[in-house]
Amino acid sequence: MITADRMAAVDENAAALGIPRKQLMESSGNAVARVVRRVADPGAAVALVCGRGNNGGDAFVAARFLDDYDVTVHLLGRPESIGTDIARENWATLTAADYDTRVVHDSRAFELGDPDVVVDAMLGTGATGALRQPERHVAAAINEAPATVVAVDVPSGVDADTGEVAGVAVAADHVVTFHDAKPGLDDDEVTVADIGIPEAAELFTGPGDRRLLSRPSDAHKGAFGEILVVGGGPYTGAPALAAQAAMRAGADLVRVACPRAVAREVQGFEEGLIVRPFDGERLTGGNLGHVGRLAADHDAVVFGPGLGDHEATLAAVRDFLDDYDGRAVIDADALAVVPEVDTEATLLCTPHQGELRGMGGPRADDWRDRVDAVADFAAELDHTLLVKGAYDVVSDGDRSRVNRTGNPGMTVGGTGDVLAGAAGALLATQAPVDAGALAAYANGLAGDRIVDRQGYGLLASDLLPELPPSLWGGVDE
Ligand SMILES: NC(=O)C1=CN([C@@H]2O[C@H](COP(=O)(O)OP(=O)(O)OC[C@H]3O[C@@H](n4cnc5c(N)ncnc54)[C@H](O)[C@@H]3O)[C@@H](O)[C@H]2O)[C@H](O)CC1
Ligand SMILES: [K+]
Repeated sequence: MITADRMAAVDENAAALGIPRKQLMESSGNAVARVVRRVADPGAAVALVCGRGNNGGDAFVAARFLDDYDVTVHLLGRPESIGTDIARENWATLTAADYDTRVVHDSRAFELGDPDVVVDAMLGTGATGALRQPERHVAAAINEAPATVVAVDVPSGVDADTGEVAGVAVAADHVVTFHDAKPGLDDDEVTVADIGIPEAAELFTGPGDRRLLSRPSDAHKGAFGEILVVGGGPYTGAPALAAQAAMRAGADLVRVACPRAVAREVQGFEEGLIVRPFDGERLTGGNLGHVGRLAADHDAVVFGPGLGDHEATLAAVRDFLDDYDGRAVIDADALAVVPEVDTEATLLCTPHQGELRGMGGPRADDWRDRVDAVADFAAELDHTLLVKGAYDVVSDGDRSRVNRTGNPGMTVGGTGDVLAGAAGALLATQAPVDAGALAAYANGLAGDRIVDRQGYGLLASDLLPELPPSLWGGVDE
């Protein structure tokens, strides 16, 4: 089952893999024609009722695969109002090749005739809300006709994200849906057609995944999360990098909790950082109360960058997780305590493969085996894992993603802190798997853009200004 939003992301990822949408439309139209062949013999009268989006475009294609049928193509609206290039091109082919095309300017002038089969290609996954005119009137006419109705992708009037019907919907005898089942469809009537989208378009992160991040225009301050980075002690650069990365990944506000002794140094990395120091040289049971109170006021916490592995620090992390029930990214030395705690918190753990084994996790050399092994271990921990490597594997035990952006130049120190900070910001608004996958994608893409431009020798801090374009656009790939 796939929602309309996720389908759009997969579609964009497929395009990035070199499969343009027009090619998918050709496969979709072919699949529609195959279902028509199943329900009626050659020579039967087939009315293709087409909207102005790509759903209509699929039926324009189908017409070319039904030359031995008596085909009529109805376009609801003027040809100039066809909304996409690929649908417009396929319409132009029909008129150039002299198919029986009819342009419906006015719903009252719509005449369905007496077809044996009606193909409902008015609206698909791009529809929002109740059917408007002329689609509403035409849907009623289709429902009254004594024809076999084949719906393309979803019956027009059914919301492809929720499966709900607001008002009128086409009552279909068969639905030919593409790539995967859509919400709200009755299994008995559905043919899921393989339109040649490779599994990679779903499994691997790609530019389509960034669709999750669209910022609503009425966003108010706070809608994208306040993030607390807990780190520093032996190391000061790590929490500063993580905090800056969280800011670059769109967090509204980022605060750093670190030992007072290093607060000035952490602050020195970036004027915009808000530092909330605690007493002592490192995180311990003694200053944990301060951190716990701060954490409760934030949407997500990033735990680990530069904390060190002092016994008292790890004990404090353990105590923190015992009480915490919010969202947290766990990185670096703090990872070791995760398997030992029984916490209500929602954790996104970001180990590299050595740290994963330190957590008692699996070893798998081949990335395909690793996907299964990481999924099993995530299910066992009941947390989400982002296992870093040439192929990053992200899994919550149920959903798994693999990220391939990034390059050997990124083995330099600090890139993991940037990743953890970005993941923390995204964790405030996204499901943990999506936060991990998007952070890995953007962090790696940022590194790829730098290396493309200037070659190796990148610093982790170089990644920071590249995070926004990697997450929100301006990406030339
Ligand atoms: N990989 C894929 O998903 C592929 C899908 N294909 C087909 O494309 C459609 C989705 O196409 P899209 O252009 O995005 O949207 P629609 O055709 O569904 O409709 C857009 C069109 O409709 C207008 N509109 C929106 N809501 C309403 C409404 N309530 N009443 C009336 N009109 C409405 C809107 O203004 C737009 O103009 C998918 O379902 C598949 O069939 C590709 O062919 C191949 C790959
Ligand atoms: K449809």
